[in-house]
Amino acid sequence: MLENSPEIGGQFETAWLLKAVTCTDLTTLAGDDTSSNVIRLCTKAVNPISKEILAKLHENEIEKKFLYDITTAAVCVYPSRVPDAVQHLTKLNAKLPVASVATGFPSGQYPLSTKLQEISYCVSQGASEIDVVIDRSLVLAQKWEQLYNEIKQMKIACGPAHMKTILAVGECGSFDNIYKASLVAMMAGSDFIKTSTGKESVNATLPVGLVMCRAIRNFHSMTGIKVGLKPAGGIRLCEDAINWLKLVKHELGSEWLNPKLFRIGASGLLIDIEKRLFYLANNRQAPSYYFLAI
Ligand SMILES: O=C[C@H](O)COP(=O)(O)O
Repeated sequence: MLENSPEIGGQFETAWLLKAVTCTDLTTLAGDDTSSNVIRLCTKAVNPISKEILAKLHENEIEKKFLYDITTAAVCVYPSRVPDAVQHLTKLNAKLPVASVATGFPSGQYPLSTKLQEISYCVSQGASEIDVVIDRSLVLAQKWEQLYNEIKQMKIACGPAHMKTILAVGECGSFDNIYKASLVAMMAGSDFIKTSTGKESVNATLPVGLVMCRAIRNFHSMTGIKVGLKPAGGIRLCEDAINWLKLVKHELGSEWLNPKLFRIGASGLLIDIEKRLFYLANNRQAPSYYFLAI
């Protein structure tokens, strides 16, 4: 059990890092995003590990099997960039979902009507996952019913698209508020709850992750419904990814450690994972066949 824990330097570190890659929503959310950098992002999402590292990992027959189809979980972009991502992924013949942020990202300080129009636009352009952001003023004023109604309408606007609800925890005021906002978001039909936009001064932190995991666990035991967790914002190092995997495994169980129930939203994490995999592939101590079991 112990050796099956995600650890840097642990026996199965390679496997856990590969797991982190498959759970990553590879993200670009910059004011100067263009179709060119979205095309590059999609190409990277489909081929997240460089040929040089793959060649090394391919030396192990079991790794080879798992590496054949490895991609990130999704790409995540602004609404105006959704068509670029959809077209390029189609060209690459990749089944990767396109996630779009919406609802006045990152502040959420827009009328509900325009937020709903944004969602409809993203879905019409081919986004199959919508990362909506809540209006933090409703949390700070404890207007839980209004928050519920807004999220519920967003969920309806998403139609068949999966909805991840960003709480922007750094602006929610207290752990108590984060716990309540998590429950309200789940009650209103969110498929995932997500920590942050990446634009707040405090983004994904482990104490907040613990509160959100507890809310997910309690909601599951009350309703039988499994809601996913997406930490996002400032997750840049292998250590960060491993810590989140560890938290989710400990609090929610291995069942949650797959892209259907766990995502890491990150723009720069893959660079560090690739660096570390390069090191591990060249200084191999253990096979990563434990990927089978995690
Ligand atoms: O939703 C994803 C976040 O915006 C990514 O934040 P990051 O650029 O700090 O990784």
